[in-house]
Amino acid sequence: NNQSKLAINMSAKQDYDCVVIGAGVQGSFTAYQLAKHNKKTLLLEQFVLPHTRGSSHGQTRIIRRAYEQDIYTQMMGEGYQLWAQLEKEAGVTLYRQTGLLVMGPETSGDYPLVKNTLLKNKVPTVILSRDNFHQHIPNVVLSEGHGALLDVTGGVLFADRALKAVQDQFQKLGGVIQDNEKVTEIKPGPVVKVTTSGGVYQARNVVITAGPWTNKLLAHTGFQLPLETVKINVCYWKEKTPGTYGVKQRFPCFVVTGSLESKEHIYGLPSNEYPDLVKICYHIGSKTDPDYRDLQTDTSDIDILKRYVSRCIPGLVPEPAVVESCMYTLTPDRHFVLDYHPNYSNIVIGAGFSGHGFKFGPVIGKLLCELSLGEVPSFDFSSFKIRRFQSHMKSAL
Ligand SMILES: Cc1cc2nc3c(=O)[nH]c(=O)nc-3n(C[C@H](O)[C@H](O)[C@H](O)COP(=O)(O)OP(=O)(O)OC[C@H]3O[C@@H](n4cnc5c(N)ncnc54)[C@H](O)[C@@H]3O)c2cc1C
Ligand SMILES: O=C(O)[C@@H]1CCCCN1
Repeated sequence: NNQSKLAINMSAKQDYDCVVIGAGVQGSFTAYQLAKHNKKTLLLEQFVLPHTRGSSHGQTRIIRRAYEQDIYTQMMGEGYQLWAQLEKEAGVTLYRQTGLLVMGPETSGDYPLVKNTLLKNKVPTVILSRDNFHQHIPNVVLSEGHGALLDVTGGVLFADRALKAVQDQFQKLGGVIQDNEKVTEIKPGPVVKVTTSGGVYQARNVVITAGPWTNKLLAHTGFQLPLETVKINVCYWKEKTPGTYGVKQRFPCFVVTGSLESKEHIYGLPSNEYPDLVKICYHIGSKTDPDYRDLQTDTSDIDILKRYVSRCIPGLVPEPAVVESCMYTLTPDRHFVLDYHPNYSNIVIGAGFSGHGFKFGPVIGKLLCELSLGEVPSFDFSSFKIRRFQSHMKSAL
């Protein structure tokens, strides 16, 4: 009798309206939104939280409205509001406005597209001329033929702090986080059975937000997306004179856009997290398996960065002082995947954030929640649907 009571308790404890797999930025915001909608929600994470083995760790990320495509600029309109809402609810500062400096070949590649999107969407923008560039941005050399502008709304998001804030809010709303529990099996059906290293859970709805591990999880459902995981060397460069490129000195975040001729794709954030160290990275990484990330030891990106730093950021020592690791999960077109599983409408997938998804966390969480609840999404997500990959897709079985 006692045993059957225990069994009933166990099964009651393990039934949820929704199970979200992966507690990175996207899963955490999705779970938070589901809990806000009074859904009994479980957020599963394979590692002990917080951890540094996925894509959402580290102290800072860029937030911006400067994009080549309208859709992202427009999504960030709501994005800023939702970040501010979380700041208010959690009583913490998550965003610091620094502006985002965009530099790149003036008439080719992404720079003219970004400029056009900002102006068209009436985002506060300052176009810098070659003559006044130095006055606004001392200690940076604008490359020959490059244009420069400031997306005034750009800035820094405090990433680790944001993750903790959203997970705390989720728990305050009654949500359950089980970390150190790796999902080892997903059995689709009207009620989905999710098996982990720690137990078995059942839910009417599942959301998969597993970052670089997405295809490993989707394999349990007989489906694969065209995703590639790459490792990024996160490099920090020492200021020759402390404070030259500091967040307190209002040095902006910056992006160097590429073109067919110049493949620079470099970005940076002002010194902030580590005293006197400026984060500057290369946007293109080398293929890796997320379970063996540290075995990827390609450092050709660091050579490109060294050359760039010595040429264009003369106030930094052109040798990284700290190198950390992070991963991108790339789609072929670098746009996100936000959609239903093609074979199971009660499984929703959020993946392929292609190295630019953090700032959208609150918006993506809202959309994945809406999809999971079967509600009409609050923005047009047609650009993010899986069917655009028809020719790339293959069955996992
Ligand atoms: C170096 C770098 C710089 C970046 N800069 C910016 C930036 O400036 N601005 C910006 O907006 N974005 C930026 N990004 C991108 C952004 O950080 C990512 O798009 C975002 O963090 C992706 O979040 P995610 O939740 O999809 O993935 P993740 O954070 O990887 O989360 C997935 C989670 O799922 C868990 N998981 C996987 N498999 C299982 C399983 N079987 N069972 C249980 N749990 C599982 C993982 O452990 C992980 O915690 C950057 C990324 C990197 C790497
Ligand atoms: O998402 C971002 O804003 C940055 C831009 C530069 C590359 C890394 N991601």
